[in-house]
Amino acid sequence: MTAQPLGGRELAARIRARVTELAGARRAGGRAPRLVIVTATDDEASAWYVRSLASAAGKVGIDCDVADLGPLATAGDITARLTALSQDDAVDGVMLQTPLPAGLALAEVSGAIDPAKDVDGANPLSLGRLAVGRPAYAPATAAAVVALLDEYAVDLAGARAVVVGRSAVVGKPLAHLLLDRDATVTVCHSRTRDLAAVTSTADVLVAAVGRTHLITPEHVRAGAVVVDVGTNPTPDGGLAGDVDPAVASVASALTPVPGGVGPVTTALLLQNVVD
Ligand SMILES: NC(=O)C1=CN([C@@H]2O[C@H](COP(=O)(O)OP(=O)(O)OC[C@H]3O[C@@H](n4cnc5c(N)ncnc54)[C@H](OP(=O)(O)O)[C@@H]3O)[C@@H](O)[C@H]2O)C=CC1
Ligand SMILES: Nc1nc(=O)c2c([nH]1)NC[C@@H]1CN(c3ccc(C(=O)N[C@@H](CCC(=O)O)C(=O)O)cc3)C=[N+]21
Repeated sequence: MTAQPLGGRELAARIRARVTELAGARRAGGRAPRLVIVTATDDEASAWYVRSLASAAGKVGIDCDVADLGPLATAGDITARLTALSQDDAVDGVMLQTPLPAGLALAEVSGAIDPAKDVDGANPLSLGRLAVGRPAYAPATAAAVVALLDEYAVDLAGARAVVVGRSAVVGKPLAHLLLDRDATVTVCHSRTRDLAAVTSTADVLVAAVGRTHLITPEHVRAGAVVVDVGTNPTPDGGLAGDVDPAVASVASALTPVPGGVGPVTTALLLQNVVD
């Protein structure tokens, strides 16, 4: 078997086309939508995303600023900036990049993002609403995984879904989105015993770990649908997923990296800004 590639570029282009129209209408009506990305890390994957998001925003007609507070920023520095942006009437969307400076948890500072401007769903209030099935803005990556599965008509109702990774940005919110779609959800993490035994039960397996090629064929049930969220920089300047390409010989469908979840994430984040 060789897995069907579940590419995200076409879906992303369709979403961006809609966003471009909406942003154009707002611009014509007086002011273009404005996104501010706050970053406090020198993580490479994060820096790449910031540049790529800023460039994608420009192309769809969203004004975008980057507030780089540097990897030494304190919780106080970050909350002060998030609070100021939340109060600024010229700003529609505020996004805080992860990872944060060592020792700082997202939930410690993301409460300072006004839920009305919380375009990556990071505020504990936004996450709480997601957990009770009344989402405001869902984290773009988690939403992108479900959008991609919908795009390829993967049936989630009653399916056994296993998510590897429990971050507040991907794994946890995704577990809630999948539950809302009536999947039976298991979440794995670094303390999970016998990871392969758990992941092998999945009809739909999602890897959001940040470890190059952690998921090998022995982790995957024959015919499973596999979604690779990982975007790990390689020494040669490329990008590798969390899923070993050899999984394509076992899975029925697999998202590519690059060109899978990533482009959809960016498009949905921009959609949240115009919304
Ligand atoms: N394509 C896209 O749109 C996006 C891609 N990403 C990428 O996805 C990846 C994950 O991102 P993010 O969630 O922010 O990462 P985090 O580092 O915040 O979380 C990683 C999770 O993986 C778990 N984990 C680590 N090692 C193992 C292991 N050996 N076995 C099982 N679980 C493990 C951790 O467990 P524990 O909690 O126990 O530490 C943690 O829950 C990264 O590569 C990131 O760049 C992220 C966002 C968007
Ligand atoms: N609060 C927060 N939310 C995030 O969503 C978030 C974050 N912090 N921190 C950093 C990670 C990383 N991330 C990526 C998103 C898209 C691509 C993407 O579009 N990648 C292209 C790669 C293109 C290439 O380099 O060749 C692709 O997959 O096709 C990559 C990485 C979001 N993140």
